[in-house]
Amino acid sequence: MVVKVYGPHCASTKRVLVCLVEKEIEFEVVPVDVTKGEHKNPEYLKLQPFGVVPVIQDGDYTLYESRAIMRYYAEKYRSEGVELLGRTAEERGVVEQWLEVEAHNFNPPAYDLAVHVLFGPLLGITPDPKVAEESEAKLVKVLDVYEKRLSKSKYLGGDFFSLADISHLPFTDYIVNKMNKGYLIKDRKHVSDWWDDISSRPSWKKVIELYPPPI
Ligand SMILES: N[C@@H](CCC(=O)N[C@@H](CS(=O)(=O)O)C(=O)NCC(=O)O)C(=O)O
Repeated sequence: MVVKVYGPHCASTKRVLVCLVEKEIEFEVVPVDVTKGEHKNPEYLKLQPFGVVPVIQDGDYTLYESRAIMRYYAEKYRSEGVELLGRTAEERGVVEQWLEVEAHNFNPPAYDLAVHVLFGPLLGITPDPKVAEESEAKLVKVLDVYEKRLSKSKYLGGDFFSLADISHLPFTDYIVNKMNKGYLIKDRKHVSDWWDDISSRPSWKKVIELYPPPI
């Protein structure tokens, strides 16, 4: 059974798609046009009651929350494709730590910045420059911590590429390539080297080429 991934053009969905490509798992996509509110229609809400993308259907197994979906496939297909969870419990712990850091420290300001600089109007949200400014200030503090971590470790989880790195790809791409705020990444040497490394992976290049963002 080929897994169906809903909402491929959106940022959070790209975490899932990159994970599937790295694990060499076959998938098909189901477009969901968030600019037309397709993620809020009754049929979609039956799959994802919070009305956001992504959600996956793998036979009669349905799952939402991009990071949970990544963990599921990284675990289920551990012996296939690239190892994305670390090789020991200790390595797994550090990968999980940086997945949580991404979800709770990086993503909230990065998402708010994207909404108030880039795609808010597509979602019916009026951009607020003050929120954008506050979000950028929060990101500066977060990225200073990343700079210290990446001065000691090639990747966030350790000396290996992992889910923790994948999780950062979509919104860091927005920061660097869509919001004209690349200085947030490029002005930090180790963060910049890390970004250059992970964004040059064939899996990311394939996903961003096949499913460009709606803006
Ligand atoms: N925690 C969720 C967040 C999903 C999410 O916010 N998706 C956005 C798209 S994107 O910002 O990730 O590109 C969405 O559906 N937004 C539509 C809306 O908020 O109405 C996950 O990681 O899956």
